[in-house]
Amino acid sequence: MPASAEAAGEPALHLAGVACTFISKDAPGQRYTAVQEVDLRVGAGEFVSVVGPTGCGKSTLLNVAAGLLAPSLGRVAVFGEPLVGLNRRAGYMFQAESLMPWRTALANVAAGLEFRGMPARQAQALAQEWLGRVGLAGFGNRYPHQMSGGMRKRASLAQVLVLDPDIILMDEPFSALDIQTRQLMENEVLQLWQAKRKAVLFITHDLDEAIAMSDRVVVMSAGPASHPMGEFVIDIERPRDVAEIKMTPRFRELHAGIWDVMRAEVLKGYQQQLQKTA
Ligand SMILES: Nc1ncnc2c1ncn2[C@@H]1O[C@H](COP(=O)(O)OP(=O)(O)OP(=O)(O)O)[C@@H](O)[C@H]1O
Repeated sequence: MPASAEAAGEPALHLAGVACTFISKDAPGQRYTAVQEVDLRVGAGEFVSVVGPTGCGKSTLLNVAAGLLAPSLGRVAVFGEPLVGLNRRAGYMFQAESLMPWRTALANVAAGLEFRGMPARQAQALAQEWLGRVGLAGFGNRYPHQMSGGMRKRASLAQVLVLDPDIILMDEPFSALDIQTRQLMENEVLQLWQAKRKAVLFITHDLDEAIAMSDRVVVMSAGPASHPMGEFVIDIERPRDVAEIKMTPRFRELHAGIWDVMRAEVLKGYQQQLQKTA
């Protein structure tokens, strides 16, 4: 991080007055404003989750933060600098598989470093170190089809973290995993995050997951023109065990408070989905 941005206390990521309008998928020729008047900050070292009804624009916001989508209105700043093109300070982990099937786990993790010009031997040593950190030390020679879903997620995580991004963008990274594997992965992400304290913007459908992982949870309204309608500080101490903290009174209290704000929006979002499919 540039010392000046750090000194000035600039957020790692700041979406200011962002709106995204698309050509409607449902009514060709018409426009659909997915998000509007979104102001979202993620501080350096802060873990922020965005939750909201299906289709409210969570992935759209992540794409804007990644620089994959330019907003129709508003600004994006990264450590105080306007974002132009791809966000090179950020690493992304999406729902979909990101591993190249023709490369081994080690070669997949090393790929990003090699693309950046690191000599192969050095890249592989660093990749091996990261495979170890995500619990895949002995699996570097496996191809993606030879690994379980959980192992592939671990390799994807190593693929992102090996590049040492200042900002990590995650879009429902564990939604395809069974609940036990998911909890293991969530705890591992928290341990890795605790050690390095990067800024994280985490998108999830799952309110339990959002509360368990985050410093702050932002609730989006149902679309169109979705926007943040509530923001909750998660004042549960760290380190956390995601399974254990769900039993605590404070977790349940926070959950009840956030769900109170979310419930009506989730119902609206669900009704909209039903109308689309009718
Ligand atoms: N490129 C696009 N063209 C047209 N419409 C789009 C485009 N991208 C997103 N949308 C629309 O914008 C809205 C928000 O989509 P987005 O995927 O961001 O929502 P989401 O909250 O991530 O959804 P989910 O929770 O179901 O994953 C949806 O109605 C979607 O159909």
